[in-house]
Parts: sequence; C-alpha cells; structure tokens
Amino acid sequence: MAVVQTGNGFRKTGEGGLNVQRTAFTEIPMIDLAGMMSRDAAVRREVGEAVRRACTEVGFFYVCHHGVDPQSLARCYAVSKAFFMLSEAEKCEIHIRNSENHRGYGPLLEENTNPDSQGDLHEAFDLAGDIPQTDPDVLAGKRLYGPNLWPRHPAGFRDAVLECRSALVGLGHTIFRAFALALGLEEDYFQPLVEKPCAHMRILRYPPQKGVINEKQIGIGAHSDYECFTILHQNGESALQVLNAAGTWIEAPPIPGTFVINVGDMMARWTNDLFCSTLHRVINRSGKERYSIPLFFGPNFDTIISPLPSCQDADHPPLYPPVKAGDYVLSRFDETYVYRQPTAETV
Ligand SMILES: O=C(O)CCC(=O)C(=O)O
Ligand SMILES: [Fe+2]
Repeated sequence: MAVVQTGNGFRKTGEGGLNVQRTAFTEIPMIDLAGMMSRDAAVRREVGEAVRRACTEVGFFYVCHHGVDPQSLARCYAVSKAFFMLSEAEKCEIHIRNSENHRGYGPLLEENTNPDSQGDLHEAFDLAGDIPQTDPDVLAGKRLYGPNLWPRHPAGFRDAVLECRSALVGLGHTIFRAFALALGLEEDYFQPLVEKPCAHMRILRYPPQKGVINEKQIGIGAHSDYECFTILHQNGESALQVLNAAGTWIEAPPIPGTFVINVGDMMARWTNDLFCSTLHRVINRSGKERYSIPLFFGPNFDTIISPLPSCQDADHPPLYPPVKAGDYVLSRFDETYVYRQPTAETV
C-alpha cells in the first residue's frame, strides 16, 4: 500500500469506504456495455454490478460495444492533427487565457497536473458545450458554461470536433445510468442532475520522450481526474499508466474499439470513497507523437455533491462536506493551469 495525494487529500491506495478493498490489479477490467441497451432490467443490473466491482476495486475500466461511431473519432483526430501542425502563433490566437470559460489552446508545459512536477509535456485544445453569451447561466457567471474558441484552420474543425463530443456525451449518459445501477439507485437517478452537464473535452498531443526521462517532466504527471468520470480514447501509442493498490504502475494500452473509463475525484466524494479516483500518468516513450481525447463528465454546474445516503452508514459517516460541482472543478483548474495563476502584480 502506498500513500498518494489526490484532489481530495492524501489517501492510502488500498483503502476504500464501506469495507471495499482496492486491489493490486495487474490488468484493467473490460466491461461490455451492450447489456445496457437490453430491455431486460436484470441484464442491465449485471452491467451495473460489473461497474461497481471495477469502480470500487480499480477505479478504471475499459468499455466495448459502447455505440460510438469510430468514423466520428477518426474525423476528429484528422482535423486535430492538422490543427496542431499550425504555427504556434496561429494556435495561440485562441490561447486558453483568452477565454472566460476555459476553452481554447494550451501550449506545451503550460499545465502542471502534479504539483511536484515541472510542467506537463503535452499541448491541448479544450472545449465544452458551445453555449452562447446570452445564456442565463453564462450571464450568471457560471464559468464552466460559455462559448468555445475556434481556430481559423483547418476547415471542418468545428463540425468534426463537436460531432465527436456529442457522441462522447451520449456515452456519458449511459455510464451515469450504469453508475446508478452500480450504487443500487434508480437507473435514472442522475438524469436530472446531468441535463446541462459540465462535460469538458480535450484533444491532447504528446511529443515523444527520448533518452533518460526526467520523472518531473512527463506527458502528464501523476494525478486523479476532477469530475465524476472520464471517457478516454487513445489513438495508437501506449503511454497511460495506472497506479494499483500496491503502488505499482500498470499499463493501460489502447485497445481498438474501446474507451478507458475512470472515476474522478467528484464521484469519489459523491460515493463517500466507495468509488476510487485512481492515480494515473502518461509517459510517451513510443518514439512517435501520441494523441488522445478525454471527456471529463461532470453534472450540472449547481449540483451539490455530498456523500450519497446509500454510501454511508453508522460506521462510515460522510468523509466530505458538500461542494457545488462547478465551484469544485474551477478550483481544481485554478491549481493546475499556468494561465490561472495570480500574476506578480495581483499578488
Ligand atoms: O492521454 C491520456 O491517456 C490520459 C490523459 C489524462 O489522464 C487526462 O487528461 O487527465
Ligand atoms: Fe487524467
């Protein structure tokens, strides 16, 4: 067992709520989501049971038969590669610091996911639902909602990226249904809480790392994700590693036709640590550039996240005070991104 730092504080890797045991897994489980489309509630509950095991013991799982069209991912990667090949000056026209709601381009090393590190070796394009400035939630200053920043090139970028995002959001709704079943709740328990989800997507490009690797500067430093769960597509190269309960890094290679799903810190809080937000990191030793697309799925901005009644009992009182979902994510962005740090003049 190792002691690790997550966004929810320090934690022993083998410890869970309600007597669950985190395991020294050596492989990430695979869950077939076809059962979620079944008309038979017992078949859907079986999927929920598998999800419960994966989320309590590992915090990560693959899904297959998820219904996302591979063509929509392929189109998104094609325009993204063309975007990242633009000059730095052109990409920086939509630098994320120009956005009031965390959208746009983030250059290499302008993020530091692990506070002990010296910057992450990837560049990124961040987007979420394209919500106009006139929307009441945007006007009310809920700064996870708002418009995206779009580059001038390449042609077709916006349509391909938005199409891919809406396919991933659709999958996210299925996963929330499976989570409800996993937690012994009504299958549509989360539905009203995710009608206007804060579902933030990134397109990441990792340059290869050669020679002796400085552990403090890797693709993404060891971290746990912020939202309820992440849907991750990896294109080609194996570089993602996941920390098991024994403190060993386990590879999570891309498997064609699948996504990796992992529990985020918000879901760990919501489930009173029954579900585990497992640490992971990226080191791209493949010798080639690597692309991935994560979608971080959080609920409606105003949702109050406080441990669910089904995840506490007399021996397991609530571990976390209530937080507003949107405020929680914004506070985690503040810790991670260079552009959100106070400048010398303002401190
Ligand atoms: O690129 C990957 O494989 C993982 C990315 C990741 O962990 C993140 O963006 O939080
Ligand atoms: Fe992550």
